[in-house]
Amino acid sequence: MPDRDLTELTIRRPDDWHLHLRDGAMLRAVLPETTRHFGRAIVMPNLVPPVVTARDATAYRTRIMGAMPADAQFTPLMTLYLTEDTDPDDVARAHAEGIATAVKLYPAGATTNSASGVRDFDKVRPVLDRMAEIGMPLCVHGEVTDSAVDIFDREAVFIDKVLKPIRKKNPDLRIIMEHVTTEDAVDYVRDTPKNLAATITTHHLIINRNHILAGGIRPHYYCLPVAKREKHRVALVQAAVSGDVRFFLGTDSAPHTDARKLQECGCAGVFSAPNTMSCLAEVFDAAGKLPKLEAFASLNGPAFYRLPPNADTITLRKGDPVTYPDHIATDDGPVTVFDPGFPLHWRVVD
Ligand SMILES: NC(=O)N[C@@H](CC(=O)O)C(=O)O
Ligand SMILES: [Zn+2]
Ligand SMILES: [Zn+2]
Repeated sequence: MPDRDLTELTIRRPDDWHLHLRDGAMLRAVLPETTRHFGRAIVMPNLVPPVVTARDATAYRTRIMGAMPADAQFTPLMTLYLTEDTDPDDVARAHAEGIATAVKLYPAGATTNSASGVRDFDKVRPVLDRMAEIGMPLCVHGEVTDSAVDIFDREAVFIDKVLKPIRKKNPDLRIIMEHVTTEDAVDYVRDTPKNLAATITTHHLIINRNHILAGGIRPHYYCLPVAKREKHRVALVQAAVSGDVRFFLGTDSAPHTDARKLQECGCAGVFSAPNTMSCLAEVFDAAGKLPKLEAFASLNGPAFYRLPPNADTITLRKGDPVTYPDHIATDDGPVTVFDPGFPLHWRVVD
């Protein structure tokens, strides 16, 4: 029987295996929201221009360290943005020297700032081969970009048309399918015993497509991959709370100013860094699976990335509803915080 009376939970400090920190004023504003609870994060490289080379990653890491709150004990894990011109030697050097932890594959045009992504997957074959050789993981935005494919089907089609062929040609390549949103992806990852894992976001455990579209359009819930129907959300929750080592947290916290979200063509991204741990505890508690939160948020990710879990812990306590700001201020304008749509009773205590 799950322990429904649990009101306190101590877990290893969590990590975020998929995070957008941006740059400049936005970086300074959002970084403390992640360093407050998280030990490490895989930092996405989709800046403009993107973080492509070892040299770019070193410079970006320096800017992140320069924005770090004074008391933070946080390690950014850098990624390189895979382009058709990426040099395998540069990638291998970045990995060997600890500059980059993973490489990120964006199909060209799939999401925010992905114009420099890959069109012809054969062109990046030498990079992928080298990564398999050295054991460097590939993070994948798993959606096809073909305008003829319905946006709600783009993840499932990606699995068949792109991911399976890549895995067939290169079974030794270690791949993380980022921000999975479908039962299809959950099943595929679950049925694959080796070299494949998936991250799941906080918001995809909570919203389905009705939250975006029913009773009015809610731009702050619009992200990519777009949230799917309820049965898919349920499959994601089951995967997350299962303890299966192949599923772990990647918040995909992706801040955009309200001005950029609330326009005629609003951009994709949900900003969940400030309240993610409270949201997750609520989801795991509702499922009667609180003890599995540690595997999802703190253990499975490091295991796949072949890193030790964080040495210290955080404690969550259940009580009166938590208050959190509905937006944070940045020098570029306000950024709205993810609204789970229900009260949060779990808070991280010191
Ligand atoms: N998830 C999103 O909706 N947006 C991300 C890009 C991404 O992770 O695909 C962003 O950079 O804003
Ligand atoms: Zn993505
Ligand atoms: Zn992302």
